[in-house]
Amino acid sequence: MDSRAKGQLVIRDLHIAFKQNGESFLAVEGFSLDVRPGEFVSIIGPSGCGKSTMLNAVAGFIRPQSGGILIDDQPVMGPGADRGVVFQQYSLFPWKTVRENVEFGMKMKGLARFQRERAARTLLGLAGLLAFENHYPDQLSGGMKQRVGIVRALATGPRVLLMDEPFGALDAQTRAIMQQILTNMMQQLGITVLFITHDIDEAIFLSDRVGVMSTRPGTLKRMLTVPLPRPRQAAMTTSPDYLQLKQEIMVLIREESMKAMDNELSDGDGFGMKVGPEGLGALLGL
Ligand SMILES: Nc1ncnc2c1ncn2[C@@H]1O[C@H](COP(=O)(O)OP(=O)(O)OP(=O)(O)O)[C@@H](O)[C@H]1O
Repeated sequence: MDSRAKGQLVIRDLHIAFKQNGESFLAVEGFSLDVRPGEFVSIIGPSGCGKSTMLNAVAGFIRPQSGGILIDDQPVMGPGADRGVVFQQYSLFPWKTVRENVEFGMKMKGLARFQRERAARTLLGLAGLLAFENHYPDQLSGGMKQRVGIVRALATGPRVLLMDEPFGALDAQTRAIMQQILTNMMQQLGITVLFITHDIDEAIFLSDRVGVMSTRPGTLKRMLTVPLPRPRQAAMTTSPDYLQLKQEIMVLIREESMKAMDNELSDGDGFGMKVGPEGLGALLGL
């Protein structure tokens, strides 16, 4: 890899519009963010505020109407190997083993077999999956599949890892384990991460900074620094600093969610309906 390639991500004044029912509407408006090389930044915000849209633009899947995205000063013009992407749904090849899945991208890049094998086994080891290298995806739990997905995204050597609710489909215990594994991995690899989540605890536990988005059209409302040392440990989640930050983020998201709800209420025409004094039974003719 280019030794100057550090993984600095700059997003400048992003505007993204979609067409719905023939009309154009803004999903993201004036979103700007600077992520330092090796930094872990989470973005959190009310449902539908444009988090995935913003991430998809950074991934190069969506072209913004205006604004710029730069990775190490190079403008993003489409998808590229400088960014790895992990979504909520696993996208593994079911007919390939775990190691073959991880090696796939490296093979495409023309890496020699011994290099592929060494890199894949090291990364699988970091993710606690080495014992499963010859298993097929359908022999793995959801958490393991997602770990393979993360390792596969890392295996091509991206400068920035983009993660959109990667643990959203997992149960709470598995999720906590995944967070611990991810934070340990990222501490060793020092890669830049932009992480989308709905979960405030997850955002704080993993991140150096947490960005809270406004309601749609989404922009960055506040950026908060996480005052916790690394390596992160579960015991930190009861510290006063942690709880204060959690409270602050909760208030910000609540404010924005209420605004989103107000917008929905004023758009809709059914919310003023009244049920008669006889209640549900009478309404249903029972
Ligand atoms: N391809 C598309 N075409 C039209 N509208 C879209 C498209 N993708 C997203 N939208 C709309 O843009 C807005 C932002 O969607 P987005 O998925 O980015 O929000 P989000 O913050 O990630 O939501 P959630 O937290 O619920 O996942 C929503 O109103 C959504 O319906």
